[in-house]
Amino acid sequence: MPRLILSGGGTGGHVYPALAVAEALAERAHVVYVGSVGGMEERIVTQESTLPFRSLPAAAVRGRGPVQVARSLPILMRGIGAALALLRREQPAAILGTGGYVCVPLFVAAKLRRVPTMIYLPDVVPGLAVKVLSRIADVTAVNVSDALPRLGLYEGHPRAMVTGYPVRAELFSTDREAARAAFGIAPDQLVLLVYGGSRGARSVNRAIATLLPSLLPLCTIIHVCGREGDHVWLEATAAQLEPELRGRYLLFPYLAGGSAQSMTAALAAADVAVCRSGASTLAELPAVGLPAVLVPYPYVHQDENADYLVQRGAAMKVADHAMLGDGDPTDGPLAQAIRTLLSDVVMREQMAARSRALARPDAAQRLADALIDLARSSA
Ligand SMILES: CC(=O)N[C@H]1[C@@H](OP(=O)(O)OP(=O)(O)OC[C@H]2O[C@@H](n3ccc(=O)[nH]c3=O)[C@H](O)[C@@H]2O)O[C@H](CO)[C@@H](O)[C@@H]1O
Repeated sequence: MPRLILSGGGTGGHVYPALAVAEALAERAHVVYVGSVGGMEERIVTQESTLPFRSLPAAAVRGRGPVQVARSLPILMRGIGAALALLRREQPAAILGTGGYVCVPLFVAAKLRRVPTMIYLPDVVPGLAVKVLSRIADVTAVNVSDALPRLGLYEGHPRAMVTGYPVRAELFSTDREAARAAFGIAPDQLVLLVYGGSRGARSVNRAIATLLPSLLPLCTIIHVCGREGDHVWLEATAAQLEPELRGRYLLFPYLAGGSAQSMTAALAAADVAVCRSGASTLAELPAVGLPAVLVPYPYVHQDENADYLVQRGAAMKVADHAMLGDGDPTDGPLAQAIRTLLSDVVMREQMAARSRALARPDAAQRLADALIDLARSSA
């Protein structure tokens, strides 16, 4: 069995795709996960998988000015030194990176030791780290072909692959009724799932808090608010609701994999989602055919992810600054979009079907196969 390294970090969006590939590699390879010291990946990998976790120091290079680069250089050099030692110990036959700064020292060390590498880009628009890594890597795999020209590549290029986004296999098999039962939700209830990516989204949390009294008479809400402290004030807001409405509001800071109340179960239980448009939404919403109102995070390239789904009739989009509108928030763009989807079953079913058509259930397997091929090429 080949020894392989999977690596990605910083946010959940760089970790879960790697775990889906690890699942597809089961029994075919010995896999080790490499993340940064104290990063979000350490908690997710150690708590939600059985993969051995190894850490590296990784500098986030913010800005391109000479001062920022100079400040990051010593940490990068230390990271490369640690990565060289790690490669000597682990002797991997190939490496897959799913993004985040931790991949930079690892890929540089891999280049020096001639270990073949593959970088995976889940988003439509690449960030700085992926652009750099794509130049170092032997293979660049992307979720959607629209991303290739932004990396100076094209479909059919010998170093490029379009694979789709690897999601946990259970997303394609989770039973809706069982998922609802896990949250104590009756089969006939309409369910709205609200989440803001792996870290939560404060502006979405605030908007939903404002709309709770007008939305809860229409549906049960599963609200995953993130671990950044919003849970406390949202609990206090919910405590002011009438008891009947309070009972329909299910609030969680985070839904970890492996438990009955997981993100997978929440996605399977829902009729409509309100969420950011991180790369995972390009695949997780289609996997379960979940109609969504997307609210892109304004400071990264989430608009392009949202547009990909909106242009294909699989979602609606509301701008972050426009969620509540200028007048009565219960008549604002977000409330209107949610009400439309909750009340119009035909529109919901059409959107669900268009979303499902975008699913790529073989993505994890394709990446796993490509990584095994890459490992063989170095043998
Ligand atoms: C603010 C920011 O920079 N966001 C970026 C980050 O988002 P982020 O880390 O939020 O990434 P995604 O939205 O792509 O993925 C989040 C993942 O976390 C899972 N999940 C989330 C909440 C929870 O309680 N439990 C759980 O399991 C989701 O099911 C999903 O699999 O990385 C993505 C992938 O490069 C980018 O597209 C986003 O633009």
